[in-house]
Amino acid sequence: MLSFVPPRESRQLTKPRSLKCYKGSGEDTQDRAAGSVTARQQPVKRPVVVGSRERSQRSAATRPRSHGGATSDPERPEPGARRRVCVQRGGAGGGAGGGAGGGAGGGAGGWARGGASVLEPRRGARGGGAGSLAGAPRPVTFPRPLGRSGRRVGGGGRGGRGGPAVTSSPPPGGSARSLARLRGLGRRSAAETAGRSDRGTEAPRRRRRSSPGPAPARAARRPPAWPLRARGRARGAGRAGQGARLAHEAFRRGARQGARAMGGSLRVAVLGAPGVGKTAIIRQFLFGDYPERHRPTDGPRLYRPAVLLDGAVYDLSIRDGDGARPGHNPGAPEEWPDSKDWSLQDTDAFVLVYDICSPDSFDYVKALRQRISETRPAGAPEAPILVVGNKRDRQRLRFGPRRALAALVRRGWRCGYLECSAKYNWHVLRLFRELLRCALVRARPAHPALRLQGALHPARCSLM
Ligand SMILES: Nc1nc2c(ncn2[C@@H]2O[C@H](COP(=O)(O)OP(=O)(O)OP(=O)(O)O)[C@@H](O)[C@H]2O)c(=O)[nH]1
Repeated sequence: MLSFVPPRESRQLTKPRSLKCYKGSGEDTQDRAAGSVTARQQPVKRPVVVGSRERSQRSAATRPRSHGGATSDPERPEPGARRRVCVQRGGAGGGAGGGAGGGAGGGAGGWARGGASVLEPRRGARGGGAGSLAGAPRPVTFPRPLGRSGRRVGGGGRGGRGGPAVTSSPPPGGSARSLARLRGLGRRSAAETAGRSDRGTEAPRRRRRSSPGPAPARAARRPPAWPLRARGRARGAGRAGQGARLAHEAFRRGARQGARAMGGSLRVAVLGAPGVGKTAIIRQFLFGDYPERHRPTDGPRLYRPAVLLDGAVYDLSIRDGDGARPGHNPGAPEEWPDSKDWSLQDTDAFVLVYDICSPDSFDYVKALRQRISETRPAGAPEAPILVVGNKRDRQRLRFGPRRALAALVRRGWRCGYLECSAKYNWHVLRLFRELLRCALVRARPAHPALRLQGALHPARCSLM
């Protein structure tokens, strides 16, 4: 396909196309707030043609560079190229990495696609400070990448919310791997792309996702996207004490019936001292909300969601055990007023929560665990116990090193160990997923060899 390439003078007439992109983009407001000249008032100097598929498949040697505020050869569009006007608001000086306003981002800014064909600086991106916003809009070429299917990798509209912003040039803070995630092109191609276009730019540091902090709060607003998903409230959860057997029967039934079969019911008790965050964990898991204020749970509460785990739906009963009063015996029958319906012995899996800043809450968990193992009837299937250190976001105030606590719990108590932050929804989903998997594995009749192994290690917990 051939495309019309207007001569240099006539290309300036494409200004109205570029102006379209500013409608409702919110960037004007930013400009006005900064007291600078709005982009709308600035003339678009050089509209350019964004490369098409053929263009993006050219070799790296001939490929124009498309970052650092430099236009990438807008003069020579490829045959078949679609005309696409992109406006960059990099540094005021343009040219070399955004010049005065570019900052660490090298003027490339954080490019998020705000409309169908227009790239706009991502809000809050590095290199997009007031200086850069004050600069006149400058057209650049951003060949959009191709997906494996040959279609353009795109999306990320709606101002970049609800998913990673699709960038057409390497994000300033992006490493090759993060670029691969964004583009879906695989590590190699992304590395190539990054190597090609990141040259000469300094990659700013990115927040690591492996620790809780303000960033995971973003995730808290999103619905969980893992295999295990809360599916609202379910009806009956089966009879007391039959959870493990039902789970096994349902598992076999599910294998025959295919995915999304009813997996059975499981009873999970979330226990711990008052104020450690039991309710917060449950509510974060089920509803994605978080109680800022501590309202003591008066009496045990029961939640009955249905969850999808490994292709089967399970009726889950989650018991939010109220924290015992001071001086109470943890796990004592008084804490289970409706024990005729569901007692400690009938529970299929336990989550024992403590506050990583409170040594007392850890002692409480220790006593609880002791009580559980004492009250477990002989011959009953062993219920997995997961000890959870909550409030990980308050890491600096913790009373003991994580490694020591984890080693004690795993080796000494033979329980699983995990730390989470209900506040930031960090590891909450993982907590339930691992726990349920472990409970289901235990409910399954083991292979004779494994049974022998279990006999040799009766208290072994394979969780974590
Ligand atoms: N910083 C921080 N605070 C948390 C976290 N989880 C819970 N909290 C706070 O801890 C307090 C107690 O939370 P709850 O979930 O009500 O605690 P609980 O264990 O259910 O308390 P009881 O119902 O009395 O047993 C609340 O003020 C929460 O905001 C967390 O992960 N981080």
